[in-house]
Amino acid sequence: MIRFDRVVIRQGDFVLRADLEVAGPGITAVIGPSGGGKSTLLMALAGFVRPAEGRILVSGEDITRRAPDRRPVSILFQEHNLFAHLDVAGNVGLGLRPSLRLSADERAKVEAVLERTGLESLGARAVSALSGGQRQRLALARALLRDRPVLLLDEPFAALGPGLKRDMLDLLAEIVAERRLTALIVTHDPEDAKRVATETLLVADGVAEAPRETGELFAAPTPALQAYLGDD
Ligand SMILES: Nc1ncnc2c1ncn2[C@@H]1O[C@H](COP(=O)(O)OP(=O)(O)OP(=O)(O)O)[C@@H](O)[C@H]1O
Repeated sequence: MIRFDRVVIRQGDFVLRADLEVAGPGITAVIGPSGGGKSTLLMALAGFVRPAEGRILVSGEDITRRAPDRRPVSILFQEHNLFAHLDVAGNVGLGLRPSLRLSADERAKVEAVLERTGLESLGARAVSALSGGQRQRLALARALLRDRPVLLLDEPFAALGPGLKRDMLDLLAEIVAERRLTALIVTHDPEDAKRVATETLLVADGVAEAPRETGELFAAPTPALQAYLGDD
């Protein structure tokens, strides 16, 4: 459902090439060395970086020139821009309406995603009084509220301890399956890919490779993947 059609992205001296398809729905892990271009690939899909060449299609539709907020995409970053002066429900509601004057229907949507992410009892809690894991869940709740078919996650759980990270990955996998989302998750940990990603794609040496089934990829790594895993 996501297609990078002979895409070339330039950022200063850096060039990234992508000619690949992510079938979806499901989770695809994006791995590769630091500075290889993983974030750049996601930013191009989200519309914050404009390719110099090629086209990006989602469900057959060319979105290459579409503004970020009109793309079928929601994003979750590691630094997730929560608003400290708003409570939990306010931070989620902001995703629907910046004025926060929500209709009854919109309020119900906010409550539904808070419940789905296990934050239903914390709606009135200040963001500053949340734990790291609760903040991550809040950021996930806000991304889900946008209800777009493509979910992009750029190292979302890197700062969490191993147990909490596993919980978040499992929650993500459940939600992606329920909503039949196509999720791309950037991670530095091959174990994350093995845990939740049906497919994995490697971004290295200025090339985003086509995704492969995760188990197969790690069982028979390409030279580029071997180099990455060896360096790690
Ligand atoms: N605005 C910019 N102008 C020029 N070069 C940039 C810009 N943004 C990123 N780059 C360069 O593009 C390359 C790819 O960066 P990117 O952030 O996509 O890598 P990454 O694989 O996500 O790395 P990391 O794992 O360290 O987050 C890097 O060499 C980076 O320095």
